[in-house]
Amino acid sequence: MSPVLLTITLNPALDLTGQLAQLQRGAVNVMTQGNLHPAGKGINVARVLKDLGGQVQVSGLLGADNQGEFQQLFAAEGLEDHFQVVPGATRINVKLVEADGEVTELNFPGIEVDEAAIAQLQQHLLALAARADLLVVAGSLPRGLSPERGAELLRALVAVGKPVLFDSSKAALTAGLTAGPFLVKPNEHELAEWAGRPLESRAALMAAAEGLQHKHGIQHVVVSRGADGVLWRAGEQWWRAQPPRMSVVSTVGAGDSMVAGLAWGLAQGWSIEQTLRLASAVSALAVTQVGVGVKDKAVLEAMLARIEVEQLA
Ligand SMILES: Nc1ncnc2c1ncn2[C@@H]1O[C@H](COP(=O)(O)OP(=O)(O)OP(=O)(O)O)[C@@H](O)[C@H]1O
Ligand SMILES: O=P(O)(O)OC[C@@]1(O)O[C@H](CO)[C@@H](O)[C@@H]1O
Repeated sequence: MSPVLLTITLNPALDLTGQLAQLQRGAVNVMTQGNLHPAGKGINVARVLKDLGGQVQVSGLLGADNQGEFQQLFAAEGLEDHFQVVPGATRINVKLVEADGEVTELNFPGIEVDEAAIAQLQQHLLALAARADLLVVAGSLPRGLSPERGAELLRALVAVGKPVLFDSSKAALTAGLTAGPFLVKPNEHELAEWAGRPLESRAALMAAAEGLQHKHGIQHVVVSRGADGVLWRAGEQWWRAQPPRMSVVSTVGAGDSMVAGLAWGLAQGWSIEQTLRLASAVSALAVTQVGVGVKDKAVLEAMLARIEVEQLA
């Protein structure tokens, strides 16, 4: 039986991705291509998990005014919809991709919730978590949900006893870490922000990740480094993976694809090596497209063979 995977997106987004030669600040910029699709970190993770073969439930908060676009995606992709609908519209996030691969992201604040909605969501999520095998909590928090309240919600989910994978940033990340999730995936900049100092070498990143692990009792700390691959502190071990050089269309969603690969491998009880290879392969493929997903298994197989994975001494 395939494990039941629950992804939670508290602040989803419609991603409006535009491509252009070079962004000119303060000028009229004419896009060469555009794409609008339902997204947000946990939803992106869910799409990849579904393509990998999972039984996937999606939950979190959705604005009533534009929920239809999300529901169409969930139906089309076979994602079990457990979102709680709240008044207002889910935000639109703008991603401007230049010809050299540089991405400028304009992420908006999104829906606003009150404590009654948060308390109702918490009960709903606890019931879903009890029936799931693994949880992914990913992305920022909507207005009205403070980092401290977000951490309280995460703590309640961790207490259910299922592995919780957590991916967030800024104050929501710092507060969420205190809940002691099973795995966190900061990118190198998020880790440096948490550490409060620049982390300019592999040794510095490793020291900070170990500091984070010990401070919060977190078993797995996965530090993603864009084209430079990933460092994974797994218990007392260190692993590293390097993807091949890719031709980049958009890097948006690469981190989410990595989280999906990690979730899939861990839910299947795979080794660190096998899990890391898959997570690196799906994330490397993510940069070759707008949006996420692994529709072509042959392409994934070929990419798996091109990922360098090693355990560090
Ligand atoms: N240019 C690239 N070439 C190959 N692989 C890449 C590239 N960029 C990202 N990846 C893969 O994706 C993983 C996650 O990327 P990154 O560290 O940028 O995550 P992130 O900042 O969380 O991403 P996101 O933009 O989705 O928030 C990397 O560890 C790597 O495996
Ligand atoms: O504001 P958050 O929740 O941190 O990030 C939201 C977001 O940038 O994350 C995804 C890519 O990782 C996008 O689909 C989405 O727009």
